[in-house]
Amino acid sequence: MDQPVRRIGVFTSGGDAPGMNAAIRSVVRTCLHMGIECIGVRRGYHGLINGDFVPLTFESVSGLSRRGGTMLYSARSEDFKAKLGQEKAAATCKLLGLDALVGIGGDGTFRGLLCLAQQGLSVIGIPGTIDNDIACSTYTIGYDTACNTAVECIDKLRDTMQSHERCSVVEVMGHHAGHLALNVGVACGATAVLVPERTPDYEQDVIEPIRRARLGGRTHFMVIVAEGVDSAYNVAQKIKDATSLDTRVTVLGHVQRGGAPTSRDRTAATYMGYEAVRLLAEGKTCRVVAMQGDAYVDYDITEALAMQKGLDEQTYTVMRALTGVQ
Ligand SMILES: Nc1ncnc2c1ncn2[C@@H]1O[C@H](COP(=O)(O)OP(=O)(O)OP(=O)(O)O)[C@@H](O)[C@H]1O
Ligand SMILES: O=P(O)(O)OC[C@H]1O[C@](O)(CO)[C@@H](O)[C@@H]1O
Ligand SMILES: [Mg+2]
Repeated sequence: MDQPVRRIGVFTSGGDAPGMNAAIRSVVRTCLHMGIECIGVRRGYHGLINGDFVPLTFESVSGLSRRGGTMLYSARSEDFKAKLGQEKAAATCKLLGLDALVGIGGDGTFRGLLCLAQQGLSVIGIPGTIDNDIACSTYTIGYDTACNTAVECIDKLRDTMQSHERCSVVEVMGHHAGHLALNVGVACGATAVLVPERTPDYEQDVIEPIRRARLGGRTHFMVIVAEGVDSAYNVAQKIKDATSLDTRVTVLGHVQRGGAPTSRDRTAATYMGYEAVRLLAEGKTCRVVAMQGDAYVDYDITEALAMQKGLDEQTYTVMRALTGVQ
């Protein structure tokens, strides 16, 4: 970018995630600190196409860090996937005089940013998704809060499963990834955990751990299923057929996307918002802000999207050891 950035747009897109508000606040305040004007685009790419915007001030983002959801609303826009939608979005940016855009979302949102870059805009992505499925980043905004919410719910389920000596099958989100399920399973001491990255062997991965736990004296069981593996109802039926246990299914669903962000999410969001504006101010474009360990780094969006993220092997090994799976 030859000209200094004077006015940028910020938006949230895809599934919302706790901490998105903190990221918006950070982008706005960093912009103002650097002498850049910041416009909020509402409803993700849908709002870009339709010119749905709100000017953001220092005061308008006050108190936002602790709030769940996203004050800019989020959306999934099919229209934007077509060239016409992208051209309309670029026209909105031209009309509003936006030099650059910061998009907070997941991999789909980053693919959208690349399309806008092809329309001549400067773009930066901030990873915000409870799925933690952005390969270039060890962490995505919202993941910690979602893990904590799921663990809290499962702890409550465990109480009633214990009283009634039942087997609970809990489906957690994560789209095609098992990070959330694996971490939650370890944290709540699950009997078994199923993740999409490993094709399940039901006998070895679920039925045998239940049998071993029963032989050890346990009379209630907790099985965690990532939504990307199988329906929790199918898994529960398999368990019932093999063991005759009284099973109950809980699909945690969108509760995992709500709630006030944890300290970790507020902090990550705040740093990432700052980094995004710093990159733009330095004339950079087509970058994703990312975390590697405790460090904040950035990657080219195309390279970032080509990277693959596997499960954390250490966590998977620990899970297998603690559930007794060989
Ligand atoms: N290949 C693509 N080209 C252009 N735009 C895209 C593409 N993929 C996704 N988008 C846009 O980005 C939006 C958000 O993408 P998506 O629904 O995949 O969520 P995400 O950003 O990956 O977040 P999450 O997975 O956490 O819900 C889509 O609704 C669409 O408007
Ligand atoms: O909000 P929607 O469109 O039902 O999407 C649900 C999906 O979004 C996520 O919550 C975030 O990507 C996934 O875990 C889940 O599969
Ligand atoms: Mg995604």
